[in-house]
Amino acid sequence: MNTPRYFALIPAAGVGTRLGATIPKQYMQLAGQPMLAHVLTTFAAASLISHVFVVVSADDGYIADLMAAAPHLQGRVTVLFHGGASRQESVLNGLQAIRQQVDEEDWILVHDAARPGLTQSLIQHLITTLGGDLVGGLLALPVVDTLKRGDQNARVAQTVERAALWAAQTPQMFRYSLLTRALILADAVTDEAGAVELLGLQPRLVEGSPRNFKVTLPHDVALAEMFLKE
Ligand SMILES: Nc1ccn([C@@H]2O[C@H](COP(=O)(O)OP(=O)(O)OP(=O)(O)O)[C@@H](O)[C@H]2O)c(=O)n1
Ligand SMILES: C[C@](O)(CO)[C@H](O)COP(=O)(O)O
Repeated sequence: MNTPRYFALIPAAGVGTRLGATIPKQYMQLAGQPMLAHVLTTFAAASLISHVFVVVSADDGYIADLMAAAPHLQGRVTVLFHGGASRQESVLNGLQAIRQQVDEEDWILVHDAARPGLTQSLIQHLITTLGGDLVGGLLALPVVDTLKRGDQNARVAQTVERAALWAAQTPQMFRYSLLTRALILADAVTDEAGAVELLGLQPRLVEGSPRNFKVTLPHDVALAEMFLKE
C-alpha cells in the first residue's frame, strides 16, 4: 500500500450573506490580499501537503485574477469550478472531481476559505496528531464562555453545561474514501465530522487556535486583519 498523502480541499463557493459585503467574502482584501489567498498560500507552503484543491462556484469571476496575482500558487493549487448549493455539496462535488488524482486512503484536509488565520504549525499539529488515527478528526476549541440557550424573546431559557463542549474549526481531516461515503449518505450536515459521526464513528478533537476563527459577521473583518498582521 502506498504511503498516504495529504491533500487540502478548500470550499470557497459561498457568497458571504451574513457578512453583507459587495463581493463574496472569501475575496475581500485582508492585510493586503484576498482572504482566500491567505488560505491557499498557507497550504501551498506546507511541505506535508501534496496538492491544494479549491472549490469555487461555476460562475466565479474572481479566482482567475487571484491566481494570476499569485505565481507562488502555480503548480500547487488546482481550481475546481464545482461549487454547490451548500457547503456539504461543494465539498462532495470537489471530492468527486478529484477521485482520479487521489487514492482511497489519502488524507483530505477540508478547510474553510473563511478561516484565513490558519497557520502551517496548526496544519502540522493536526497531521501529526491524526496521522495514524483510524477515523480522523478536526481542529476545535474548548468552550470557555458560559453558554445560554435563549427563548423566542431573547430571554434565558437554560444555561447549557459547557464542560466537554468544543467549538468546531477546520481543517477537518479524514481519509478520502471514508469522507466521500459519509458525505454521500449524510443529510444536511454543517461539517465533515458531522457526516462521519452519522456513520457511528467518533472523530478526534484536536485543539486549534482563536486566530483560526471563521470570518462570518461584519465585526470579524477587523479581528481577522489583526491576527493576519501579527
Ligand atoms: N454553497 C457553499 C456555501 C459555503 N461554502 C464555503 O464554506 C465555507 C464556510 O461557510 P460560511 O462561513 O457559511 O460561508 P458563506 O456560506 O459564504 O457565508 P453565509 O452563510 O453568511 O452566506 C466558506 O469558505 C464558503 O465559501 C461553499 O464552498 N459552498
Ligand atoms: C465547518 C465549520 O466551519 C465548523 O465550525 C462550520 O460548520 C461552517 O458553518 P457555515 O454555516 O457553513 O459557516
